[in-house]
Amino acid sequence: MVRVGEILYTNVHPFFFYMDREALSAHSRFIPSIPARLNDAMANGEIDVGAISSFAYGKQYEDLILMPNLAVASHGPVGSIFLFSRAPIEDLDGKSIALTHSSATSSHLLKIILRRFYGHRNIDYTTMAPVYQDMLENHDACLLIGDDAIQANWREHEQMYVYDLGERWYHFTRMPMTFAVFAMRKQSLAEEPQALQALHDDWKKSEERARADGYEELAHAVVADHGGNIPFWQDYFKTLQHQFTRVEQRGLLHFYRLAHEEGYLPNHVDRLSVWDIGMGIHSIH
Ligand SMILES: C=C(O[C@@H]1C=C(C(=O)O)C=C[C@H]1O)C(=O)O
Repeated sequence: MVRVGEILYTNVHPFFFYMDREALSAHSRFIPSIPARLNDAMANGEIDVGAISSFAYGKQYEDLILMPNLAVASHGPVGSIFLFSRAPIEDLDGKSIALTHSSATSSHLLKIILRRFYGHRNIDYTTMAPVYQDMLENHDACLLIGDDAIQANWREHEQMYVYDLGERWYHFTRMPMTFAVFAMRKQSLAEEPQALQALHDDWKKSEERARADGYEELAHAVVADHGGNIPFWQDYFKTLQHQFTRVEQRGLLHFYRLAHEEGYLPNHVDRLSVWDIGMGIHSIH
């Protein structure tokens, strides 16, 4: 039985929407949660495969293999990772920021952006539950991701400065940012290659079908659960990149370089180990 981590956010829906869960249930059990919890579950060996924060792969890259061509990335604005701030971003040095406890990638991305690109060295960070009002009660700004960020952006941000971290990253690096990767444990790949291939193929097929449909059917389903309107969700999915090609990989390796230089990752992750299905493992530098 393969234990599969399923991120609870809409941003991964294209992979899951058309999956044949009944056929997959013969060998797979789905475990839905927020990214930070799935990152821990992967590190502790409680899941075998699934989408995790790209930062979590960087922490554990020696034990993990990446699934080919699956990711949650953006080339510019991502639409669901926002810093909501009372002050302009240029003025945040010496201030305090509340970070959602759901994230690993975006929280470090924010720190990197503020240190490297704005030169802010004195920010006080607190990690807490993603509740907008609570986060801003005692802090000058807050970082939300996923559906929490989308909902807060709809509801709350009057009088606030709102920054999209995908956009800020692109502005300074001209590179895409990869927020989530699909990773599996080396040991699970050795034990269950066929089940993992079936999962990979279903994720890829689902994503391709959703994209070919212009995300219309998927957007209908999301409106029913989350509100908003159909064009909003279609645009959201079209803005996100769900492929993991050379250009996303280079952007991710650059993120790992900066994360190491700033002391957030103990090792310099200078390669990605990607499964070349049927062929072995490919090292990408
Ligand atoms: C695009 C997003 O990416 C998510 C951000 C993550 C993180 O910050 O650790 C993890 C998984 C991704 O699904 C989002 O949350 O909106």
